[in-house]
Amino acid sequence: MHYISTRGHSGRKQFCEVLLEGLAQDGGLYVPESYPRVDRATLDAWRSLPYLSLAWEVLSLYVSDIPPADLKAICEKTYTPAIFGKPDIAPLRKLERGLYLQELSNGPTLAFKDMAMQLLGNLLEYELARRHQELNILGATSGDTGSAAEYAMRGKKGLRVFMLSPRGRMSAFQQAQMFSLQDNNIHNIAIDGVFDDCQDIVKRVSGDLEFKRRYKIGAVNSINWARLLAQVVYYFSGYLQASEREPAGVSFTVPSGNFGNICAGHVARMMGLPICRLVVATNENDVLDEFLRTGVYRVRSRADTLETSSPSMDISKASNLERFVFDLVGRDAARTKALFDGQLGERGGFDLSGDPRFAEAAASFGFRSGRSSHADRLAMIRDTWERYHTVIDPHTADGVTVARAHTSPREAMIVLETALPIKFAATIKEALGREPDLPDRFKGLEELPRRVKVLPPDAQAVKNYIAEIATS
Ligand SMILES: Cc1ncc(COP(=O)(O)O)c(C=O)c1O
Ligand SMILES: N[C@@H](CCOP(=O)(O)O)C(=O)O
Repeated sequence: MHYISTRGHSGRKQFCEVLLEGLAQDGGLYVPESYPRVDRATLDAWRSLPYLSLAWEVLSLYVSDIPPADLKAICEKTYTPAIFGKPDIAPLRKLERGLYLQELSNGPTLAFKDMAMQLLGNLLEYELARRHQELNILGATSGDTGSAAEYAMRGKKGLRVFMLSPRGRMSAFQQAQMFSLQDNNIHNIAIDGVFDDCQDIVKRVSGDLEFKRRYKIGAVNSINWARLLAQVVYYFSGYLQASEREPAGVSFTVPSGNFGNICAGHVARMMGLPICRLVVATNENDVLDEFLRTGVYRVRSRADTLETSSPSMDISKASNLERFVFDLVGRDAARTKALFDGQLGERGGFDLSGDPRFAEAAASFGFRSGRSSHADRLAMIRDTWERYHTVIDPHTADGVTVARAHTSPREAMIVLETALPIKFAATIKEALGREPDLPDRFKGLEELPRRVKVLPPDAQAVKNYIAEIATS
C-alpha cells in the first residue's frame, strides 16, 4: 500500500515514511492511494476475533513495510486488558433497544485518544529503533490528545514530545494530567490563544521543511494517517458487535471537533463496512454541522470560537475535513489544494453548495449532522443517569443528544464514548449535583507540582523553544 497527499505533491510513500512524516511536505494530509475493500465473507470471518487480532487484520491491509509478525507483536503489546481496563477492549454498552455506547475511554488517560495513541507510541518506538533515529513530536491539543500522547510516549527512547495547548481552556483535570508529568522527554507549552492557534502553529512549523528536517519534527495529531488508521479498527469492532444483536443496520454518532474520529468511520465505510449513517455531533462551535447541512465551510475567528462545557470540541478549523473533501471532490488534488491552501487562507472558508457532488454527499457517504448546546448537554447527562444509571461525559452527551434526533426503528445507533466524566467534574456537578467518583489512581492529581512553559501564539517562539531544548 502506498500513500499520496490530498494536495498532490508529496510523491508515493510507504506507511512508515508517513508515520514519521506526519503532515505531507506540500501541506496536505496523507491518504491511501485507494481504500482496500473488505467483503462480507471476510467480515464474517473477523466476527470471532479478539480486538488485537482484528486490529492486526485491518492494519495489515495498510502496512506493507513492517513484517507481519512484528506488526502482530505490536498489536499484542498494545491492546491488552491491563492497558484498556476491559477484556474486550472496546465493548458496546446497551442503553436501550437500538441505542448503544461504544466504550473507548477505559485506557490510561480516560479518553478515546488512548485507543490510537498507545499503538502509535509502540509503532514509533519500533520504527525509530529500526532506523536508529530520533523524533521530536510537535502536537496540538484541546485536552485529550495531549495527555494520551504524553502517557503513550513518556520515557520512550528516541522520542520527545512538545505539546501545545490553549492556555486556561482545558478542564482542571486535563491540565493536571498533562502538566504534572515530570518526564524529561515531555514538554508542555501553553499558548495564549485557542486550539486552532495551536494547530496552526503545528502546521506552520511542520511546513518549514528545513526546520522539520533539522529538528526531526513528527506529529501525533490526527493529521498523522497512523492515528486515523488505528481508529478505523473500533468501527469494525462496534459494527461486528452490534450487527449480531441488531442485524437490520448499524449507524454511528460521533462527537466531533477536528473531524478525526468521524473520518476514521468514513474510511471504514469506504472499505465496505456497511455503516448506514455517520452522524457528526458538534457543540456550539458548529462549523462542521453547518458545512454538512449547507456546503458552506466558514471557519470562525479566535474571538468567535466559543469556550464551551465540552471544551475538547472547541475547534473551528477541522484538520481532517480535508481528507473527506478530497474524496468528495473525486480525489482531485488540485481542487483540494485550491480549497484548503487557497480559499481557506484567503477568504476563511469555501462554498461547495453549488457542487452536484455535495448534493449527493449524504447519499454517497452517509453523513448527517446536528449540534448540541450547554443546556442540551446538561439535560442529556441527567437523562442518561435517570434512565440508565450511567454517567456520561459532556462530549458523549453531545453525541447522545444528536443521536436521539437521528435514531430509526430499523437501525442500531452506536454513540462513540469519547471520554469519561471524571475529566469534566464541574459540568457533571452542574448536571447531577455531585462530582463523579475519582478512581484511586488519580487521587491527589490536581495538587501535584506542574511543569509548563507559556508562549504567545507565534510559530517562531515555538521553534526557538524546540531548538533550545533539542540542542541542550
Ligand atoms: C472528549 C473528546 N470528544 C470529542 C472529540 C472530537 O474528536 P475529533 O477531534 O476527532 O473530531 C475530542 C477531541 O478530539 C475529545 O477529546
Ligand atoms: N480534541 C482534540 C484536538 C486534537 O485532535 P486530534 O484528533 O487531531 O489529535 C484534543 O483533545 O486534543
